[in-house]
Amino acid sequence: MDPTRGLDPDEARRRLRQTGPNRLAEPAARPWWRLLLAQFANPLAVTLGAAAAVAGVVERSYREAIAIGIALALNGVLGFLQERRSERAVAELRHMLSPSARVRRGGAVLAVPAAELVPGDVVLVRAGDRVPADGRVLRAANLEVDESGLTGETLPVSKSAVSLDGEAGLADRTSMCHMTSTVTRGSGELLVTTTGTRTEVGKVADLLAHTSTEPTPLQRQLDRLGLRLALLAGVAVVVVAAVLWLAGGSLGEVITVAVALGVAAIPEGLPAAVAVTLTLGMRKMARQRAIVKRLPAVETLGATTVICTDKTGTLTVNRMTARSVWYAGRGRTVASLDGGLDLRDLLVPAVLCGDAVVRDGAVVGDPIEGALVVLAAKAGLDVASERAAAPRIAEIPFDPGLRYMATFHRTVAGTRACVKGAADVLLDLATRVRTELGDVELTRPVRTRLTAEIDRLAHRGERVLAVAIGDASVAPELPADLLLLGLIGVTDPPRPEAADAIAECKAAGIDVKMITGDHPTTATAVANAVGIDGSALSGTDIERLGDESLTQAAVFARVTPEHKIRIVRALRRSGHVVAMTGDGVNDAPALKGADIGVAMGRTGSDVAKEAAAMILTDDNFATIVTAVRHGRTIRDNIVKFVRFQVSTNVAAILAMAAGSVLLAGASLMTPLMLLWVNVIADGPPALALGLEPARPGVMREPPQRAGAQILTGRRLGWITAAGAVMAVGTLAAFGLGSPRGVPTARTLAFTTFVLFQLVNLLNVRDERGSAFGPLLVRNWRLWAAMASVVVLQAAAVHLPAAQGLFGTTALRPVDWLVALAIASSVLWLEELRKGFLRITRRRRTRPCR
Ligand SMILES: Nc1ncnc2c1ncn2[C@@H]1O[C@H](COP(=O)(O)OP(=O)(O)OP(=O)(O)O)[C@@H](O)[C@H]1O
Repeated sequence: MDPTRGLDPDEARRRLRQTGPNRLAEPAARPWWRLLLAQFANPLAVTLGAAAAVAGVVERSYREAIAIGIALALNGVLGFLQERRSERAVAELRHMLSPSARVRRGGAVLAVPAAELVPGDVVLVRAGDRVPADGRVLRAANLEVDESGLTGETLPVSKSAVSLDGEAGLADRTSMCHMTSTVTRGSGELLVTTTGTRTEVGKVADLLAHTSTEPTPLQRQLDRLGLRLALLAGVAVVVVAAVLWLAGGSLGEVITVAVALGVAAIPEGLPAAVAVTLTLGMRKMARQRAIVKRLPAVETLGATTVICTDKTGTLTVNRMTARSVWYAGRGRTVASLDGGLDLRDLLVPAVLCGDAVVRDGAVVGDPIEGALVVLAAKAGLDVASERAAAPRIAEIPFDPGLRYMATFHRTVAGTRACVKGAADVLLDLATRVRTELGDVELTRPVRTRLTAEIDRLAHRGERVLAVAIGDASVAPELPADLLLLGLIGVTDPPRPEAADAIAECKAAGIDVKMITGDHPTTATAVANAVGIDGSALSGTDIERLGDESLTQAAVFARVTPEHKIRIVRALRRSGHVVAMTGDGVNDAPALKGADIGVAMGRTGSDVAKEAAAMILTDDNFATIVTAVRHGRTIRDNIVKFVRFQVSTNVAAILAMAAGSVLLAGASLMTPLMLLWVNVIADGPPALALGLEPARPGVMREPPQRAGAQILTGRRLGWITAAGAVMAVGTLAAFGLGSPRGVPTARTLAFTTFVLFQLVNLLNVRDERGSAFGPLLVRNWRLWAAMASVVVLQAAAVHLPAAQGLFGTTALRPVDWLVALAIASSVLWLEELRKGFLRITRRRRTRPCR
């Protein structure tokens, strides 16, 4: 095989069939039947099973036993379907995260999924890449690799194409690169030797087979809450059972009522509903181009108080265009170029020092270099033939730490170095400059003049590059005598959506800080253009200033990865929840140090993507804001169904406990009615609540504290109050129906309770705003869930078969109206409370004169 052409695509396909995909062993997916069985291994299912057994064996009430069995099965199947949905969502995410590799096949460089690599492929790697398979180094330019995961060696190891004789230990194989190590510097080409489970890491068993399934802080909170409610329910169960027993109920009766009450009073569906809401939320975010890698990050996102963002490509479109040129003492705009070749001496070195090409009108390669190639073509240069005429023999690749790059070319006169980079950096490195008077020493006055010129362009938001040349005696070493040829100002317009997204953050109480490697003046101009106020601190300021000044500044320029870590630490120490973006090889520590590390999906390195908690597939700042909105909405929705479920649970406990005392042992509702309330009447609406759209005010409120309690004392108070109203109403309905006998009274109480739940659903959608706000008509799922519950309830009341089962009797239309009227009380009372809250709030926030 010719390494400059790589494998033939057909041959690669044939080998792939032979060797199998280049993947490490994944944890085997659970078969569906085990997932289904798992639904029945929980306290609810066991209790229901016990209840069915008691009903069937002790009571000999087979119909009841079958009905409980059906409830049990329904609950299990619903859980199974939900969990399958979230498993699929997670699998979909994993698929989106699967890495790709650049490989030479049939003479062209292609990006293919890393899983499709085969032995014999030629893979191109560069700084920031993860090595996709084991391979022998064919070519290396300053190639250094971090193999710590494999060998424990923490320092990067230099790699070269020289092969060692004999068998070397893993750590000494300097001509081999291994799967999962990362390239920390330089670039190179590898000839793949082994793939998948046959690689060195593949042999170290399932090193990577872990995906975190740790419960999120919210889930832990809800677990604790569930435990407390269960204790409360336990007490209620004991009270009700004791009263029934004393009133002469049979053992079987007492047990079934106790079990049904236990089921109705414990919010056992809550943790599952939270998990489903979080994973489905994750999928929705992924579809909107924000891939969240870990579940807890969804919650943290909602609590974000400051977003630190890159500039290039995130706030700007990353489409660079050369706008101004300063050459031989003369500044001009690109628009005024006349096509003459008087810029040839500046532009030839500028394009020699770069690899971007223009193909079919589009730039392939680095956008800055693309801008230079386009400019050169506009000025009449034939870039390809210029590059062919001066072959490159060595290079110093661009490094954000150096802020320049250099290439070395063989010419008739010897070795010529072409350098391009940040203007202020090259101004420091250069010794001479080309002016209208020819090439002169860079004396102090000349420097001042150039600095003023750089500033003038930077003020307009242009990124100022300088081009320099020199004669190199040793390549690749920067010559001591560098001649600065001229300056080129490049613009990169802000993304059209950036300003709106920043305004949204401001309204939501989230600070936005811009952190860039660019020049302070350029950074300030671009920041101000998108609505981030203030002027830039530079890298040296960051080193000098204390935490307080750092947390207050909004724009940081000439920042190194170390500065990013410093900024993240200062912000976190002052109590902020920090989202930080990054794309480079050295950004990983800052990304890990932030609460939410955000990596760029398009331009980001594998290393950054691995360290991040979230990946933006469109590299767009606005997507971070969308993700924050989702994070807040998800938390909001979780609060909604916690309020919904817990008020139902409290109502059930209060109504049944009070009922058993008031009715001297007669039960307010039959066990099956309670099961119905719990399994049928509140399952679908609770799920629909989890999928509610964002509340209109959700981005106009300050961020929630991370880890803030969902059930604060005040909220619990209102939930209990709503529960009490529901309990009293249900008892009243029973009282109204009782002259017509116990079955009618029970049916009326049962129906009222179910309607109470539906009405309360409207209450919990907005904690402060009226239920009749703009949200009312949104979320058809909720209305569909409510409608289906009403239809099912009518069936439970009116169908003869159901009547036999539940002990219901047919209600008159007016009974339904009475039930609805009673049930609506919880809505009017909540509306009153919210109205009152709004008035006092407005009074409190009215400005004093
Ligand atoms: N390909 C390149 N060749 C030479 N110099 C470059 C190149 N790309 C960028 N520079 C210079 O290096 C400086 C820093 O670039 P760098 O890529 O680190 O900034 P950046 O990270 O793109 O900015 P941001 O942090 O906003 O994304 C730029 O201001 C520019 O002057």
